[in-house]
Amino acid sequence: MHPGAGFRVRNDIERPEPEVINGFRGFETPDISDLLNRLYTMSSAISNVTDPALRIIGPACTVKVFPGDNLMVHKSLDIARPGDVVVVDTAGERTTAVLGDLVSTKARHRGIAGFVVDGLVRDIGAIRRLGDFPVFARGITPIGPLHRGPGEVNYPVSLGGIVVNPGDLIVGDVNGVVVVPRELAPELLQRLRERSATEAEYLAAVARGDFSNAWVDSMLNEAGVATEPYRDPR
Ligand SMILES: O=C([O-])CC(=O)C(=O)O
Ligand SMILES: [Mg+2]
Repeated sequence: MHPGAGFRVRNDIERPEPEVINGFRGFETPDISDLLNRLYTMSSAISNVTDPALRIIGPACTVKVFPGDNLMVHKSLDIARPGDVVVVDTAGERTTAVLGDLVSTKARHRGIAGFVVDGLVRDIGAIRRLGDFPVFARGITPIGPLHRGPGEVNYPVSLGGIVVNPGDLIVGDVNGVVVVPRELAPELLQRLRERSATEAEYLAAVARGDFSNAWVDSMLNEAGVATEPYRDPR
């Protein structure tokens, strides 16, 4: 076998600063997705298959596998640093699980934050019983992987329609998974913080019933639609 494309492993990657990563813990994926102008959000087919209450946040250790193989997923356990999210691109594999409870338990021992898999996983009961280890995937099957390669660790991959570069920040919650390009993370966090104060005021006003939809009429009127203003029917 000739090593090269399809058999490459990179150890050193750049990650966002720890305070930037921690800062994102205060925000949910819809807010992050909004500030990325709705781009950089993975397909909704990839969701939390463990406990939906478990969130996942961390820099991406990227893995590409040959469909149905997971040799490089096993290798990623030696490459990822504590706090990393291992993301696995299976090229749309729909038959074979690429990881299960063994890989998950080993990953948890190494301090890995969890997995995001564009593909299938298995042993889901045992992974759930770990209690605090989030796995996001397209689905579940009992069929297990081979362990031969080829595959790559820490080269660019694609999951759910989104390119993920090693060290990009992955944020997943009950709403889905967003990819924050590493170089945009500090500035995006600053804008999230700036917006959250005004957003909190607005949400509190809405909760009190203190809101108006007059802006909708303005839009409709601009489009030439005649509208009646809202009147409380009570
Ligand atoms: O052993 C594997 O490679 C896949 C698996 O079932 C596990 O991680 O438990
Ligand atoms: Mg297993």
